[in-house]
Amino acid sequence: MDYQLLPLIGSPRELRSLSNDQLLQLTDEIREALCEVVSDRPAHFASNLGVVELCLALHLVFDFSQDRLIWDTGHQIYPHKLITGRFHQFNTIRRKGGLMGYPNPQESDYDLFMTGHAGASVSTSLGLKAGDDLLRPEENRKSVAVIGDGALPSGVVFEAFNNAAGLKKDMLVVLNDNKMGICPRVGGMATYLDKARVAPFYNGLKRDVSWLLNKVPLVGGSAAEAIGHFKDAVKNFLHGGVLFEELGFRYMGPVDGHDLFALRRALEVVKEVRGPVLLHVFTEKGHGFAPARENPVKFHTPSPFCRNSEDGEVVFVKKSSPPAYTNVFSDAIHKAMERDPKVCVLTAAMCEGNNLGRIRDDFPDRFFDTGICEAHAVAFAAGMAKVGMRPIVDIYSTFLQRSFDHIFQEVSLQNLPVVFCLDRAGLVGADGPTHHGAYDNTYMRVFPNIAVMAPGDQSDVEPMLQLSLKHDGPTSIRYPKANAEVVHRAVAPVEMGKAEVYRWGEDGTFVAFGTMFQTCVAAAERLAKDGLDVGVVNARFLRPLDTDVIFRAIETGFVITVEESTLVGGFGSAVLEAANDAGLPTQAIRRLGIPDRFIQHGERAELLAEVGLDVAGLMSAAHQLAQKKLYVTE
Ligand SMILES: Cc1ncc(C[n+]2csc(CCOP(=O)(O)OP(=O)(O)O)c2C)c(N)n1
Ligand SMILES: CC(=O)[C@@H](O)[C@H](O)COP(=O)(O)O
Ligand SMILES: [Mg+2]
Repeated sequence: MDYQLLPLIGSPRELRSLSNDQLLQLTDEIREALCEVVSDRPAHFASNLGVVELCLALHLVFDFSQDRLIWDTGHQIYPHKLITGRFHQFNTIRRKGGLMGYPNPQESDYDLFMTGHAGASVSTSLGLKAGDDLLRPEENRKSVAVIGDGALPSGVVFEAFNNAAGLKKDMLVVLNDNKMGICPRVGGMATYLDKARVAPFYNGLKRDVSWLLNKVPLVGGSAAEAIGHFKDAVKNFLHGGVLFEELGFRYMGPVDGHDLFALRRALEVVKEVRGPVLLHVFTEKGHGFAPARENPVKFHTPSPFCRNSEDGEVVFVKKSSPPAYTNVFSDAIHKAMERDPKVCVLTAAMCEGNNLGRIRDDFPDRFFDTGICEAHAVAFAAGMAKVGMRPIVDIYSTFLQRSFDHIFQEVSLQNLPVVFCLDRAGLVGADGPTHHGAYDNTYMRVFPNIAVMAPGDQSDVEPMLQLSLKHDGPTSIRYPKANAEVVHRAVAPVEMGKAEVYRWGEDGTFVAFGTMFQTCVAAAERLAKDGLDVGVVNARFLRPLDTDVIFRAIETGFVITVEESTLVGGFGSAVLEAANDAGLPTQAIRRLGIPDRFIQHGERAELLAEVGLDVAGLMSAAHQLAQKKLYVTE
């Protein structure tokens, strides 16, 4: 496309010199820029299409070089990037070294926090406001959080509402209500917001801004009409904001989120209001691109596609590959649910990502979507386990971090048989540091009672899940965002706390925890050609650790532990601790894993190579250790 306006928008201030027609043209150019990028690589799409007008309206009304803006989660940040000086780099988004797919303060002062996890926006906005009021009260900086209806039910949001109402801070929460999370939203809040859809416009601000109301016509007509609607709403007690008003917020809405000028007027009104305000905006996920509007689930993060200019259809560019671990797990869970009516599965709004659609349809009574409420999901699973169910919490490693204390208190301390299936454990690729599942080896191994496992390959998955579902206590199984490969061998049975010896070598041993097993086997094969005989162990368990096998490995010369997780306190650390506790020498033990820094975004393979978790990295570590001959058996 020949972009006429976008290249000229170096900062949001320049929006103010555009005519209304030009602003509308800009919405088209932004949507075209989104289509171009997303047709070329997987990226967040439908959510971004839906906030184009909202983004422009916010930047027209506020000055976010001074005022504060937080986009909850951050996956809908692309239009904001395009108008805050990043249009010319936009085609690098989600590529290594390029723009991040989430807010990134290193890219722009307009991005305040690097985020990617849902739910913290109201808290951070409130904190920004409270801090600004203390440090620079004369500037009266505004604070705005934009939160989606999917993120809204996160518990922390209500903690922030409660706090904001108590503090009576001037802050604005914009509720971007598109009836969707990644999948259609669920739960009581979803029902409540559905009701608000049929409620009339309500302006809970009229006490403060009646003068402004008389000047600024609001959505759907004049101030008089709005007040008329208000009376009706009160009469029927039906307006969509009762809940928020009861919580201590002023409520205004709903406003059509694709009517740029109505949005601008509404924001001009709420900008002047004292105390916490919620502006309810209706948007459409995928707005402006028919295939995404019709199927926002598929177009949340679509695979690369071509646009067929003749009929407007899209054609996905597909690559054939072995099944992803996600699919192998969802099949194994499905089988377990067929076998045992006590097995149930929980997801925190990631039905699509965890590929649980078939389970949801086949076992609707035993499928629980909690919404984006990971902490609740874990405590909820504990309750089910307590009364005899066998709950599986199917969750991304990075999002389970939200539940840390519930893993401790409700699960581990009670020794309840909850199974955690930790998807996306390891480097996830283009989502980057907010989403890498880099910490679960560390945070799962600290609590007593939990058996911490990782399949070496696809063959380990089903037996590991079966073992977990029979185990009398909590278990966790981690697996990466990767194709599920098979390491050809006579697979040893999966037994609690037992490693599988793939083969012993004369010079040293790779001990892999998880799917790095395959990389270790490949590296050992290549090392053999260099004259080094390195064995491979598929550890399978981090806790309990198979010390018999590990200590035997130490005797082979050197041990290289390999894990796709942080080196801080992970599998390698467990091996070092065990060896040291047993009085064994540790100087010939090397740990490979994710270094103690945040890994940026890029292709998964690029990132694995960057941190030395590829065949070349493993070989280099083995050669170094072999040369040093650090371990002397006599
Ligand atoms: C803590 C956490 N859990 C899960 C996710 C995965 N996730 C990303 S976007 C999303 C849906 C968000 O819905 P909503 O806030 O309504 O935004 P929309 O995509 O509809 O614009 C989910 C579940 C996440 N980013 N953070
Ligand atoms: C914004 C967000 O958190 C999700 O959309 C995430 O990007 C999904 O990751 P996958 O693409 O790995 O399912
Ligand atoms: Mg939504």
